Amino acid sequence: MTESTNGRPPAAPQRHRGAVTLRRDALPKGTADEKLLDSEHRGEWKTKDAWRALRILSEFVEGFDTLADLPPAVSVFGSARSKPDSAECELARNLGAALAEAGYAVITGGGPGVMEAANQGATEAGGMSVGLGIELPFEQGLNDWVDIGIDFRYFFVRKTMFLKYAQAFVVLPGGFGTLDELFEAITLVQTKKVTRFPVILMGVDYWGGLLDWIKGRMLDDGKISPADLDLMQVTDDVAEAVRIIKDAGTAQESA
Ligand SMILES: C/C(=C\CNc1ncnc2c1ncn2[C@@H]1O[C@H](COP(=O)(O)O)[C@@H](O)[C@H]1O)CO
Repeated sequence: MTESTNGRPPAAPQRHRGAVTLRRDALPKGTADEKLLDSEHRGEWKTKDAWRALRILSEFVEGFDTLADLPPAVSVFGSARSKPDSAECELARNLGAALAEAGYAVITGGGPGVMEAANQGATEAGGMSVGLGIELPFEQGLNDWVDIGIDFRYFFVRKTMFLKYAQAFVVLPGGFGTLDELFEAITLVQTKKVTRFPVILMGVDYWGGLLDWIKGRMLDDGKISPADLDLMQVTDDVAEAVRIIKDAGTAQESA
């Protein structure tokens, strides 16, 4: 039983799944991604995965339908844990604003930290601010600077949207989630699944060690080609990042 406070139930943790809101005893034990991927749920695979495929399809439909009319857009990635007063959040706000002023919508993961800062910069500059959230084991909700928000259950559906509706990726300092997004993008450019797609790293100092390892070890070992080093560009200069994105767009138009 749930006790009431002044005739209202006490605040309860909640989770959103598409149009559905779940609270209290109705809170699910895991996430949709976990049920699909974790072998602990193998027992359900025979009975439930065929239905899951329809849910996955409906997420694609929702994403395609909502995002098809976006203006040219740039996806911005970075740590969910950065504090609002950190250098990377300051950079993300400036970047969001500069992209909006250049006419680009800004797409982020819709979460806190660098994502929120980029959304804030874009919204404050009068641009379109998009958040593609993901269901997590704890309720989080989209940050308040998001104008168009979609909450995805499936990581891989969401990742398709980041790429399909953006002309470029800008990657600020972050952890595993950010690295995953970075390396997926450069793999897709390397294998020519997407063309003329700038991938810009911002935070020269932060990314320095990784880039040194890529040059000193990956390249030396022959795991990548010298030309692959050009798949990423590194700068701390917001204006330069925007120029790289614009130039790639111009080249695409005249191709
Ligand atoms: C850790 C906390 C909240 C996590 N919330 C997220 N919401 C939306 N998107 C997220 C979240 N966490 C990771 N992502 C995605 O990965 C990138 C950041 O991951 P990192 O490991 O923090 O670098 C980001 O670009 C998102 O797309 C509680 O504060």
